[in-house]
Parts: sequence; structure tokens; C-alpha cells
Amino acid sequence: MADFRNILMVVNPISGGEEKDDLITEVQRAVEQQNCRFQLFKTTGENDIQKIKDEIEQFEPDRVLVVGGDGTVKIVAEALFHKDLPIAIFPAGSANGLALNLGIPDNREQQIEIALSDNFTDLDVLQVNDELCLHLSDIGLNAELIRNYESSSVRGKFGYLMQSIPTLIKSKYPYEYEVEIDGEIYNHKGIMLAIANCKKYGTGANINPEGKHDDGKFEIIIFKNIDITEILGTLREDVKFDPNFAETISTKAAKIRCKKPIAFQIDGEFIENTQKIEVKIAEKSLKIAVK
Ligand SMILES: Nc1ncnc2c1ncn2[C@@H]1O[C@H](COP(=O)(O)OP(=O)(O)OP(=O)(O)O)[C@@H](O)[C@H]1O
Repeated sequence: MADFRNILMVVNPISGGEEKDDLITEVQRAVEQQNCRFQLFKTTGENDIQKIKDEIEQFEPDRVLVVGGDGTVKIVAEALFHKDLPIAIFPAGSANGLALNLGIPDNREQQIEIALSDNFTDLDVLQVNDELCLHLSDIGLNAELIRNYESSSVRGKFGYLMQSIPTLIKSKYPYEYEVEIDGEIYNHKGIMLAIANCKKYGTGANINPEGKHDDGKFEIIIFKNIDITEILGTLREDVKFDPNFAETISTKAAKIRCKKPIAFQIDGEFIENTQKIEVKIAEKSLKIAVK
């Protein structure tokens, strides 16, 4: 049996548009059956990182369970960065890319078993400007889609679908990216530049087939154009990109500069329009419960 006494459960009540009371009750029961203390924290969308930090300081959990999408996992990771406190993920967002990459199953019983067991992976965490990125970040077309989605009123996968055509019409791509790695400068033009710690987006699109979440490196992938055949190819596990469509660079650090401010997202959350991004890696710095 796992070695812990206090379990904090952080729940995003609005993520994925689904009700979570049954899950909370079930997890609380499982935790209390192990004679552990259970504490619930519901995010509000306001100052959650600081509130979770305060909760951790007062309750002193041995583990934090996160119920939400990629955005909620990121909020929790920001709150406990450098604290050596493991987390477990209950995927419950409209996008659950990190959980998908870590093989967290859909089955609730299995999720609870994983969350309360002692099998972990040590995730590399990317430090992108002043933010953490656990999974995937990008600058360009996809971030524009996320920006437009966040300012619309329709949530969930349908909301993204609704914004796809307007985003394509309004976008000013191609964009110019200057990438600096180890003092060398590479110039690229494309529809978007992805910074990938994992293989796949929450949609299942496999944009970084060689990527590993714990290898001390991340990948920069420059997508050069909209090629429908190549885009559909990302739904395969063994995808290989035509270099005319996408180019991948593996590294431990990079600086990216753009001529004009371009939409920028981290883990599915629109951050800002920006011209400068600096990426570093904090190797194996977040412990996550897995199968
Ligand atoms: N109670 C709340 N009310 C409104 N927003 C919240 C609340 N709690 C958290 N949030 C916001 O939810 C976002 C994270 O959502 P997350 O990505 O986990 O789920 P999601 O269903 O994928 O979300 P979305 O579809 O909006 O991207 C963050 O921006 C966070 O500030």
C-alpha cells in the first residue's frame, strides 16, 4: 500500500463541462478507507496558484490529486514546483493531452487505483518565459485557435470546431521564426512553431513521435504549411513528416524570436501575443502517478 497520510484533491468545477461530485465522493471514500485524511479544494479561476500553495502549506498533503484538463494540471504544477510532492491526474477537461501522453486510462476505478498507488514517472518540466509547460506549447495558428475559443462562449470540443474556420480566415500566417540554439541561429517560416515535451496533443495528433517526457530534452517543431494529408497522418502512431511539411529540432534550451507579436499558448491556455520566447528544461521535476 502507498505511503501517505494526507491527500489533497484539487477539482476544477467547470472543466470539460462535466459534473464531478460522484468522482469526489468515490475518491474520498477510497482515501478514507486507507485511514488517510482527505481535503477538497475547488478552483475558482481567480488566483488559484496562490490559493493551492496556501492549502498545501496548511494541510501538508503527501499527494495532490488533480481533477481537470491540462490547464488545471498546469495550475497545480505551478503551485508545487520544486516541492517534491507527487500528483495524480483525473482527466476531466475538454483537452487532456498530458494524461493521454502518460497513458492514464478512461476507467474511473483504474484512475483511483493509479492515484493511490506508488508507481510514478518523473516528468521533465519546461520553463517557458515565466510559465511552466508540462506538455505542449505553440506559437502561431493553433494558439490563435485557442485565443479565439477562449473569447467565445461555446466550451468543449464543439467550441474549438466552431472557431476553426474563422481562425483560418483571420490568421496572418506564414510567420517568420528565428530559433537560437547553442549560439546558432536558424530562420524558419511556417504556420506555427510547437515546443513539445510530449508526443501528442489532447486531440491525439501525434506531432512529436520521437518525443519522450523524461529524456531531459524537448523538441521544436516548425510546421511549414497546411497539408491535409500530412495533418491526417498525425493521427497515426508511426507518423513520419515530409520535411516540406514539418522540421524537428531536439534540444535542452532555445530562444525563439518573431518579427511581429504572434499568439502563444501553453498547455492549452492562451498566454499572450508575443515576439520572444525562452525555453529551458527542469529535468524530471514533477512526479506523476501512472499505471
Ligand atoms: N471555478 C472556475 N470558474 C471559471 N474558470 C475556472 C474555474 N476554475 C478554474 N478555471 C479556469 O479553467 C482553466 C483550466 O481549465 P482546463 O484546461 O483544466 O479544462 P478545460 O475543460 O480543458 O478548459 P477549457 O475548455 O476552457 O480549455 C484555467 O484557465 C482556470 O483559470
